[in-house]
Amino acid sequence: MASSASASKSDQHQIAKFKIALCQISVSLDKNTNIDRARKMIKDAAKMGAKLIVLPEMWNCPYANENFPIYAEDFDIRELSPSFMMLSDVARSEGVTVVGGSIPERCGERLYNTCCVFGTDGNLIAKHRKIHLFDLTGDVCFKESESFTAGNRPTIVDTDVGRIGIGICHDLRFPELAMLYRERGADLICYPGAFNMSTGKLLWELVQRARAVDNQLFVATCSPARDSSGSYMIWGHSTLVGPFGEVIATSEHQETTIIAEIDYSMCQLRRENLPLEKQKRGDIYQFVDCTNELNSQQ
Ligand SMILES: NC(=O)CC(=O)C(=O)O
Repeated sequence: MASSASASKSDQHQIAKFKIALCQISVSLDKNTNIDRARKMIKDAAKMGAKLIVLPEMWNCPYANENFPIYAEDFDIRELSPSFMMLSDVARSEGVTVVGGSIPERCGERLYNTCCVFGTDGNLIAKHRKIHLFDLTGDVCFKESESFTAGNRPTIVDTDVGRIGIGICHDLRFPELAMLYRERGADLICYPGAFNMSTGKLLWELVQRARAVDNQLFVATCSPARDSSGSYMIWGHSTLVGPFGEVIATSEHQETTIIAEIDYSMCQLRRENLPLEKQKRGDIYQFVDCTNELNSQQ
Protein backbone atom coordinates (compact mmCIF):
# COMPACT_ATOMS: atom_id res chain seq x y z
CA MET A 1 0.00 0.00 0.00
CA ALA A 2 1.28 3.45 -0.88
CA SER A 3 0.07 6.68 0.58
CA SER A 4 2.45 8.82 -1.38
CA ALA A 5 2.50 9.37 -5.10
CA SER A 6 5.28 8.56 -7.50
CA ALA A 7 3.86 8.55 -11.06
CA SER A 8 4.87 11.45 -13.25
CA LYS A 9 2.42 14.13 -14.36
CA SER A 10 2.62 12.86 -17.94
CA ASP A 11 1.46 9.37 -16.82
CA GLN A 12 -1.41 10.97 -15.00
CA HIS A 13 -2.62 12.97 -17.97
CA GLN A 14 -2.95 9.87 -20.13
CA ILE A 15 -6.27 9.49 -18.30
CA ALA A 16 -7.93 12.54 -19.75
CA LYS A 17 -11.61 11.90 -19.07
CA PHE A 18 -13.58 9.44 -16.99
CA LYS A 19 -16.83 9.08 -15.08
CA ILE A 20 -16.98 9.45 -11.30
CA ALA A 21 -19.86 8.18 -9.14
CA LEU A 22 -20.81 9.68 -5.78
CA CYS A 23 -23.00 7.18 -3.90
CA GLN A 24 -25.14 9.09 -1.41
CA ILE A 25 -26.20 6.09 0.66
CA SER A 26 -29.06 6.00 3.11
CA VAL A 27 -27.45 4.60 6.27
CA SER A 28 -29.47 2.37 8.61
CA LEU A 29 -28.78 0.92 12.04
CA ASP A 30 -28.16 -2.49 10.48
CA LYS A 31 -24.57 -2.88 9.35
CA ASN A 32 -25.26 -5.77 6.96
CA THR A 33 -28.00 -3.77 5.25
CA ASN A 34 -25.56 -0.87 4.82
CA ILE A 35 -22.94 -3.17 3.33
CA ASP A 36 -25.45 -4.74 0.90
CA ARG A 37 -26.73 -1.33 -0.12
CA ALA A 38 -23.23 0.05 -0.69
CA ARG A 39 -22.27 -3.03 -2.76
CA LYS A 40 -25.37 -2.64 -4.95
CA MET A 41 -24.81 1.08 -5.47
CA ILE A 42 -21.16 0.50 -6.45
CA LYS A 43 -22.15 -2.27 -8.90
CA ASP A 44 -24.89 -0.12 -10.44
CA ALA A 45 -22.49 2.82 -10.79
CA ALA A 46 -19.92 0.59 -12.48
CA LYS A 47 -22.62 -0.60 -14.93
CA MET A 48 -23.29 3.05 -15.73
CA GLY A 49 -19.64 3.43 -16.72
CA ALA A 50 -18.12 4.98 -13.58
CA LYS A 51 -14.40 4.25 -13.20
CA LEU A 52 -14.02 5.97 -9.83
CA ILE A 53 -16.62 5.40 -7.15
CA VAL A 54 -16.78 7.41 -3.93
CA LEU A 55 -18.73 6.53 -0.79
CA PRO A 56 -19.71 8.82 2.11
CA GLU A 57 -18.18 9.42 5.52
CA MET A 58 -19.53 6.79 7.98
CA TRP A 59 -21.53 4.74 5.53
CA ASN A 60 -21.56 1.53 7.61
CA CYS A 61 -23.03 3.12 10.75
CA PRO A 62 -25.15 6.12 11.68
CA TYR A 63 -22.88 9.07 12.56
CA ALA A 64 -22.98 9.07 16.39
CA ASN A 65 -20.29 8.66 19.04
CA GLU A 66 -22.13 5.75 20.69
CA ASN A 67 -22.08 3.80 17.40
CA PHE A 68 -18.43 4.16 16.44
CA PRO A 69 -16.94 1.50 18.77
CA ILE A 70 -19.74 -0.96 17.95
CA TYR A 71 -19.40 -0.74 14.16
CA ALA A 72 -15.60 -0.43 14.13
CA GLU A 73 -13.47 -2.92 12.15
CA ASP A 74 -9.89 -4.01 12.63
CA PHE A 75 -8.57 -4.22 9.07
CA ASP A 76 -5.84 -6.66 10.08
CA ILE A 77 -8.48 -9.24 11.04
CA ARG A 78 -10.12 -9.66 7.66
CA GLU A 79 -12.88 -12.06 8.84
CA LEU A 80 -14.03 -9.36 11.26
CA SER A 81 -13.96 -6.61 8.65
CA PRO A 82 -17.00 -7.17 6.41
CA SER A 83 -17.20 -3.55 5.23
CA PHE A 84 -13.52 -3.49 4.28
CA MET A 85 -13.75 -6.88 2.53
CA MET A 86 -16.84 -5.91 0.55
CA LEU A 87 -15.08 -2.81 -0.80
CA SER A 88 -12.06 -4.84 -1.84
CA ASP A 89 -14.19 -7.56 -3.50
CA VAL A 90 -16.40 -5.19 -5.42
CA ALA A 91 -13.48 -3.03 -6.61
CA ARG A 92 -11.90 -6.19 -8.05
CA SER A 93 -15.06 -7.77 -9.50
CA GLU A 94 -16.12 -4.51 -11.19
CA GLY A 95 -12.59 -3.38 -12.10
CA VAL A 96 -13.12 0.08 -10.59
CA THR A 97 -11.21 2.34 -8.19
CA VAL A 98 -13.11 2.78 -4.93
CA VAL A 99 -12.62 5.64 -2.48
CA GLY A 100 -14.38 3.78 0.30
CA GLY A 101 -15.92 6.69 2.22
CA SER A 102 -15.08 6.20 5.86
CA ILE A 103 -15.81 3.69 8.60
CA PRO A 104 -14.63 3.48 12.19
CA GLU A 105 -11.27 1.67 12.27
CA ARG A 106 -10.08 -0.15 15.38
CA CYS A 107 -6.32 -0.31 15.86
CA GLY A 108 -5.39 -1.68 19.28
CA GLU A 109 -7.07 0.54 21.88
CA ARG A 110 -7.65 3.36 19.43
CA LEU A 111 -10.38 4.24 16.96
CA TYR A 112 -9.85 6.27 13.79
CA ASN A 113 -12.26 7.72 11.25
CA THR A 114 -10.69 6.04 8.21
CA CYS A 115 -11.04 6.08 4.43
CA CYS A 116 -9.65 3.08 2.52
CA VAL A 117 -8.90 3.36 -1.19
CA PHE A 118 -8.94 0.20 -3.33
CA GLY A 119 -7.42 -0.26 -6.77
CA THR A 120 -9.05 -2.10 -9.66
CA ASP A 121 -7.39 -5.36 -8.52
CA GLY A 122 -9.06 -5.04 -5.10
CA ASN A 123 -5.83 -4.18 -3.29
CA LEU A 124 -5.79 -1.52 -0.61
CA ILE A 125 -3.75 1.31 -2.13
CA ALA A 126 -4.18 4.02 0.52
CA LYS A 127 -5.62 4.55 3.96
CA HIS A 128 -6.47 8.04 5.22
CA ARG A 129 -7.20 8.62 8.90
CA LYS A 130 -9.18 11.85 9.40
CA ILE A 131 -6.63 14.45 10.40
CA HIS A 132 -8.88 17.21 11.72
CA LEU A 133 -11.44 15.83 14.16
CA PHE A 134 -14.82 17.53 14.18
CA ASP A 135 -15.48 19.15 17.56
CA LEU A 136 -18.29 21.69 17.40
CA THR A 137 -20.39 23.57 19.96
CA GLY A 138 -23.37 25.88 19.29
CA ASP A 139 -26.81 24.92 17.87
CA VAL A 140 -25.34 21.54 16.98
CA CYS A 141 -22.81 19.92 19.34
CA PHE A 142 -20.56 17.07 18.35
CA LYS A 143 -17.23 15.92 19.72
CA GLU A 144 -15.49 13.40 17.49
CA SER A 145 -12.44 13.58 19.75
CA GLU A 146 -14.46 11.69 22.42
CA SER A 147 -14.19 8.62 20.18
CA PHE A 148 -11.42 9.07 17.66
CA THR A 149 -7.71 9.67 17.58
CA ALA A 150 -6.64 12.07 14.82
CA GLY A 151 -4.61 10.81 11.87
CA ASN A 152 -1.29 12.49 11.34
CA ARG A 153 -0.57 12.05 7.65
CA PRO A 154 -1.86 13.54 4.40
CA THR A 155 -2.88 10.92 1.83
CA ILE A 156 -2.21 11.19 -1.87
CA VAL A 157 -2.54 8.13 -4.06
CA ASP A 158 -1.85 7.16 -7.67
CA THR A 159 -4.78 5.28 -9.17
CA ASP A 160 -5.99 4.15 -12.60
CA VAL A 161 -7.83 7.46 -12.76
CA GLY A 162 -4.96 9.72 -11.79
CA ARG A 163 -3.42 11.13 -8.67
CA ILE A 164 -5.98 11.76 -5.93
CA GLY A 165 -5.74 13.57 -2.59
CA ILE A 166 -7.96 12.29 0.21
CA GLY A 167 -9.60 14.17 3.08
CA ILE A 168 -12.55 13.38 5.34
CA CYS A 169 -15.27 15.96 5.97
CA HIS A 170 -13.83 18.52 8.47
CA ASP A 171 -10.45 18.12 6.66
CA LEU A 172 -12.19 20.13 3.91
CA ARG A 173 -12.05 23.28 6.04
CA PHE A 174 -8.25 23.38 6.04
CA PRO A 175 -6.90 25.02 2.87
CA GLU A 176 -3.32 24.02 3.69
CA LEU A 177 -4.11 20.33 3.17
CA ALA A 178 -5.64 20.97 -0.26
CA MET A 179 -2.68 23.20 -1.20
CA LEU A 180 -0.31 20.41 -0.24
CA TYR A 181 -2.20 17.96 -2.48
CA ARG A 182 -2.09 20.40 -5.38
CA GLU A 183 1.61 20.95 -4.84
CA ARG A 184 2.16 17.17 -4.96
CA GLY A 185 0.37 16.86 -8.29
CA ALA A 186 -3.25 15.97 -7.48
CA ASP A 187 -5.88 17.16 -9.94
CA LEU A 188 -8.70 15.74 -7.85
CA ILE A 189 -9.39 15.72 -4.11
CA CYS A 190 -12.08 13.39 -2.75
CA TYR A 191 -13.71 14.25 0.56
CA PRO A 192 -16.21 11.76 1.96
CA GLY A 193 -18.17 13.98 4.37
CA ALA A 194 -21.24 14.34 6.57
CA PHE A 195 -21.91 18.02 7.23
CA ASN A 196 -24.93 18.72 9.43
CA MET A 197 -27.94 20.95 8.86
CA SER A 198 -26.41 23.97 10.55
CA THR A 199 -23.00 23.94 8.87
CA GLY A 200 -24.20 22.35 5.63
CA LYS A 201 -26.51 25.02 4.30
CA LEU A 202 -23.98 27.82 4.71
CA LEU A 203 -20.63 26.16 4.26
CA TRP A 204 -20.68 22.79 2.48
CA GLU A 205 -20.71 24.09 -1.09
CA LEU A 206 -18.73 27.21 -0.23
CA VAL A 207 -15.69 25.35 1.15
CA GLN A 208 -15.66 22.83 -1.71
CA ARG A 209 -15.72 25.60 -4.29
CA ALA A 210 -13.03 27.48 -2.37
CA ARG A 211 -10.69 24.47 -2.29
CA ALA A 212 -11.33 23.87 -6.02
CA VAL A 213 -10.86 27.43 -7.22
CA ASP A 214 -7.81 28.18 -5.05
CA ASN A 215 -6.04 25.10 -6.34
CA GLN A 216 -7.54 24.86 -9.84
CA LEU A 217 -8.50 21.24 -9.44
CA PHE A 218 -11.59 19.02 -9.09
CA VAL A 219 -13.19 18.49 -5.69
CA ALA A 220 -15.62 15.61 -5.12
CA THR A 221 -17.64 15.23 -1.94
CA CYS A 222 -19.88 12.34 -0.96
CA SER A 223 -22.32 12.50 1.96
CA PRO A 224 -24.75 9.97 3.42
CA ALA A 225 -28.43 10.68 2.67
CA ARG A 226 -30.38 12.52 5.37
CA ASP A 227 -32.17 10.46 8.01
CA SER A 228 -34.67 12.73 9.77
CA SER A 229 -34.95 10.30 12.71
CA GLY A 230 -31.20 10.28 13.41
CA SER A 231 -29.62 12.26 16.28
CA TYR A 232 -27.24 14.02 13.84
CA MET A 233 -29.13 15.35 10.85
CA ILE A 234 -27.05 15.23 7.72
CA TRP A 235 -27.09 17.89 5.02
CA GLY A 236 -26.52 15.53 2.05
CA HIS A 237 -25.84 17.34 -1.26
CA SER A 238 -22.90 15.28 -2.56
CA THR A 239 -21.20 17.41 -5.19
CA LEU A 240 -18.57 17.55 -7.92
CA VAL A 241 -16.87 20.91 -8.38
CA GLY A 242 -14.59 21.78 -11.31
CA PRO A 243 -11.29 23.71 -11.35
CA PHE A 244 -13.01 27.07 -11.95
CA GLY A 245 -15.13 26.62 -8.84
CA GLU A 246 -18.11 25.57 -10.97
CA VAL A 247 -20.63 23.04 -9.62
CA ILE A 248 -20.66 20.28 -12.24
CA ALA A 249 -23.17 18.01 -10.51
CA THR A 250 -24.95 17.95 -7.18
CA SER A 251 -27.88 16.31 -5.40
CA GLU A 252 -30.54 16.99 -2.78
CA HIS A 253 -30.52 15.02 0.47
CA GLN A 254 -32.19 11.72 -0.50
CA GLU A 255 -30.42 8.49 -1.44
CA THR A 256 -29.05 8.80 -4.97
CA THR A 257 -25.96 8.24 -7.11
CA ILE A 258 -24.45 11.12 -9.01
CA ILE A 259 -22.58 10.18 -12.16
CA ALA A 260 -20.52 12.97 -13.71
CA GLU A 261 -17.53 13.42 -15.97
CA ILE A 262 -14.08 14.55 -14.91
CA ASP A 263 -11.92 16.00 -17.67
CA TYR A 264 -8.43 16.71 -16.37
CA SER A 265 -7.63 18.88 -19.39
CA MET A 266 -9.86 21.49 -17.71
CA CYS A 267 -7.28 21.85 -14.93
CA GLN A 268 -4.56 22.52 -17.48
CA LEU A 269 -6.72 25.03 -19.31
CA ARG A 270 -7.61 26.94 -16.13
CA ARG A 271 -3.97 26.96 -15.03
CA GLU A 272 -2.79 28.22 -18.43
CA ASN A 273 -5.42 30.95 -18.57
CA LEU A 274 -4.80 32.09 -15.03
CA PRO A 275 -1.36 30.87 -13.88
CA LEU A 276 -1.84 31.25 -10.12
CA GLU A 277 1.18 29.04 -9.43
CA LYS A 278 3.46 31.51 -11.23
CA GLN A 279 1.69 34.58 -9.90
CA LYS A 280 1.98 33.50 -6.26
CA ARG A 281 4.07 35.82 -4.06
CA GLY A 282 5.44 33.24 -1.65
CA ASP A 283 8.16 35.76 -0.75
CA ILE A 284 5.52 37.98 0.86
CA TYR A 285 3.14 35.63 2.59
CA GLN A 286 5.28 33.05 4.26
CA PHE A 287 3.97 31.76 7.59
CA VAL A 288 6.64 33.24 9.85
CA ASP A 289 6.25 35.28 12.99
CA CYS A 290 6.56 38.91 11.81
CA THR A 291 5.27 40.58 14.99
CA ASN A 292 8.58 42.40 15.55
CA GLU A 293 8.72 43.61 11.94
CA LEU A 294 5.13 44.93 12.12
CA ASN A 295 5.77 46.63 15.48
CA SER A 296 8.87 48.38 14.19
CA GLN A 297 6.89 49.77 11.23
CA GLN A 298 4.27 51.40 13.50
N1 LIG B 1 -18.28 15.04 10.08
C1 LIG B 1 -17.81 16.28 10.07
O1 LIG B 1 -16.58 16.48 10.05
C2 LIG B 1 -18.87 17.33 10.07
C3 LIG B 1 -18.55 18.72 9.72
O2 LIG B 1 -17.41 19.10 9.41
C4 LIG B 1 -19.68 19.66 9.70
O3 LIG B 1 -19.46 20.85 9.49
O4 LIG B 1 -20.84 19.26 9.91
